[in-house]
Amino acid sequence: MKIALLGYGKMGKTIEKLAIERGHTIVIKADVGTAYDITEADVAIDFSVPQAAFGNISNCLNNGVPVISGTTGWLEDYDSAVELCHTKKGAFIYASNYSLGVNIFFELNKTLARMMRTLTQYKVSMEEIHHTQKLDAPSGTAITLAKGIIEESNYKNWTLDTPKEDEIGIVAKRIENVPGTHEISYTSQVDTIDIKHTAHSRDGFALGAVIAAEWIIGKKGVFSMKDVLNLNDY
Ligand SMILES: NC(=O)C1=CN([C@@H]2O[C@H](COP(=O)(O)OP(=O)(O)OC[C@H]3O[C@@H](n4cnc5c(N)ncnc54)[C@H](OP(=O)(O)O)[C@@H]3O)[C@@H](O)[C@H]2O)C=CC1
Ligand SMILES: O=C(O)C1=N[C@H](C(=O)O)C[C@H](O)C1
Repeated sequence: MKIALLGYGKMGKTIEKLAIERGHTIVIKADVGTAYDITEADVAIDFSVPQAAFGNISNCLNNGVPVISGTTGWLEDYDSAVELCHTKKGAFIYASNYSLGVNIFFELNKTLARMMRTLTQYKVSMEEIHHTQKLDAPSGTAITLAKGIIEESNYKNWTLDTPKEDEIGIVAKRIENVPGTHEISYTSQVDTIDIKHTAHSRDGFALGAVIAAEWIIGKKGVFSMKDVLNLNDY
């Protein structure tokens, strides 16, 4: 498979290593200002920056190239990307987190939220920790986790400020070299229930993105990592 890497930073380079190990060829490595012809690729993998993601995705869809995006912080344009994908009969996946572990954690989070729904003595909170170069806060993963809780509970929103009664408070910490840690806590007066995912490196994110790129070839539509990993039955 010929892969275009749109964004050749920390993730782009990790994906390159794993993609080559799996027998693929990298035909485009694009950073800001790189000129390239996207039609040289069978599939594109975008891990760039929030202001570039929608342009990169649109370019792929307009040229019939399936696209996997892991860039976070651009979701105000997500619905437009979905519409463009349908109009162009293309193929597109966005996931805030491509690792198998986090996608299992997303399901665990929703199951726990469902169990806690009527237990109003518990208040939920979330903490995410990432490296100091991260541009967005809270992380895309934290936003997906918060949306999962909102789907299954009476919480209405998330906030980085002091939370109101119906809000999930998220604390975003930035610490040197942390690949990504997410913890959800339900605290009552007598105890606390914590669930936590800790990434030990970027390899899990990168492997998930390459698996998604392999999976999407020959498909048409907008998909998620639940489709790729076959987690729809949980
Ligand atoms: N979904 C997931 O599983 C994961 C998502 N992420 C997300 O992926 C994104 C990238 O993360 P990371 O690799 O750590 O970040 P980096 O800052 O290391 O890399 C981003 C790269 O994008 C490049 N870039 C800037 N503008 C463009 C453009 N117009 N087209 C193509 N590339 C461009 C930058 O180039 P330059 O330096 O020249 O500006 C840089 O090399 C972030 O949004 C992050 O949150 C990260 C890990 C996992
Ligand atoms: O920027 C990162 O590094 C990461 N970003 C993603 C996010 O915003 O959730 C995924 C992962 O946590 C690493």
